[in-house]
Amino acid sequence: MNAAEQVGSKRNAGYRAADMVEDGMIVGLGTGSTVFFAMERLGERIAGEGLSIAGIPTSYQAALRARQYGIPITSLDEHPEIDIAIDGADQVDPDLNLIKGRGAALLREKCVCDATRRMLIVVDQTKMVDTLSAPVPVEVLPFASASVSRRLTLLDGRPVLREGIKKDGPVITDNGNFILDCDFGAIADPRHLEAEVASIPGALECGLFTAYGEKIVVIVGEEKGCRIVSLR
Ligand SMILES: O=C[C@H](O)[C@H](O)[C@H](O)COP(=O)(O)O
Repeated sequence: MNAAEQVGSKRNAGYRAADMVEDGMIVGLGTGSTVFFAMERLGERIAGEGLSIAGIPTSYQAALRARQYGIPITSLDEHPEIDIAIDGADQVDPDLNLIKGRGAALLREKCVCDATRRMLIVVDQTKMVDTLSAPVPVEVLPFASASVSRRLTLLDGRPVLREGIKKDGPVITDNGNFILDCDFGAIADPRHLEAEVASIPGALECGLFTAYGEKIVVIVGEEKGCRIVSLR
């Protein structure tokens, strides 16, 4: 798939997800290039049809984009239960386990994923894999980055501190933390690995999402249209 085809696929996925949003819904707004197309379409629907929704952004980036598209913003404080969320992913396996966090928004994204009744994951076909194997982003308390790194190594991971672009030194997340990108190779048991990482003090969250398959609907954008994947 060339770059233009990939953009077209992402747009198809994002637009389909936005068209599944209904009037009056509280909508979790994920982070990343694919969700942007969903937000663009939501903006069109708000302006064109008078769609009435409120979004909960998972990052500064999502909040800025929501403002750009005229999507009213609310918060998880006001709506601890969310109707629907739209988010991207870096990899999706056949059990709908995910790796997320290329944009370093995984901590808030997992909070929103946990709080939502229905989770729409928008991807292009390159993200669909048989076995998760991308490096797993782990958001870490800066105080504990060396000790978390050591513990990840004991789990046979190879953690690398994520460096900023147009900034010297590490990426600082929207929550003021660091990201360790941890390569575990092919992940045989993602649920077990997620639990192992979660048990490390100072590892605040990791980009493995393995507990939400039942509420996830994956919208796989293709050059012409979309394919829907769910466990139900
Ligand atoms: O932190 C970032 C998110 O998990 C993204 O949703 C994920 O990395 C996919 O991003 P994109 O749609 O740009 O590939």
